[in-house]
Amino acid sequence: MKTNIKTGKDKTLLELEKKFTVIKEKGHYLHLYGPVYFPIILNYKRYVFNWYVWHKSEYSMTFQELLMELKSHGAERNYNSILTYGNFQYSDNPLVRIHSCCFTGDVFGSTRCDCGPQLHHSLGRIIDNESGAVVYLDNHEGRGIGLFAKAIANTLQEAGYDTYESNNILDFEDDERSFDEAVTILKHFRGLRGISLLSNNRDKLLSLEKDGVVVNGLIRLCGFENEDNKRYLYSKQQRVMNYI
Ligand SMILES: Nc1nc2c(ncn2[C@@H]2O[C@H](COP(=O)(O)OP(=O)(O)OP(=O)(O)O)[C@@H](O)[C@H]2O)c(=O)[nH]1
Repeated sequence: MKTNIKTGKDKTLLELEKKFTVIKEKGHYLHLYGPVYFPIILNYKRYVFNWYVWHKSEYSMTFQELLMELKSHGAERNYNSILTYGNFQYSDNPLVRIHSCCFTGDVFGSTRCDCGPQLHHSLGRIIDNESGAVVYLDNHEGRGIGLFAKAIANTLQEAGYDTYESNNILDFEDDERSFDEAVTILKHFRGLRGISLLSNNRDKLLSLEKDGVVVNGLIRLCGFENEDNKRYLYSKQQRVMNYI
């Protein structure tokens, strides 16, 4: 039997709708769906996470309205995710990695940056800690300049410019990212219960704290230097004031 998205009367849809939440924050709405059972393989072992995905919009939608929007424009949009592990909501000090999308490093294993190893190392740390989450921000690609501009920026780096100068030549700021959505999601799950952040970037911690996320500590993610990313990491240390 075909499900009826328009009326939402179908039993299957009503079941799915139980996983749907609308979060209002600062004049926009995050439409959150999950948990979705999410097994991964890390270092040859299998672990089970919970995956949630969200869609940001200026207006609030019902589940049925969202499904219709997905049907017409779903593949064109960016969606961000949170992968939670253990009792993320209530455990004492979960580890959190807020990871900006890096298609080249995370998916293809590019060694131009340290993003891929940071992501996999974070998953391992979270598993060892028995609780935590990776917030994966798909709309942060290339520190917020997008994949196409990042490809051009990479070419500029071949010509001798550093990662920030390359952004600036293309008329972007050094860093175009906003952490607002990560803040909303972390507050949704954790409220005022603290987390520890896996990052070398103290500015990230400050962005979270400024908007009310309680951060108990910053845990460095280093040791991923190689021949290809040496200059990229050096530029970050020089240019990001709060890089630790
Ligand atoms: N514009 C640009 N972005 C890059 C480049 N290499 C990696 N990125 C992006 O940089 C972002 C990661 O930011 P980083 O500055 O490496 O690290 P961070 O998130 O500020 O700090 P950490 O938490 O310590 O990783 C991802 O979105 C990557 O896609 C590059 O050469 N140019």
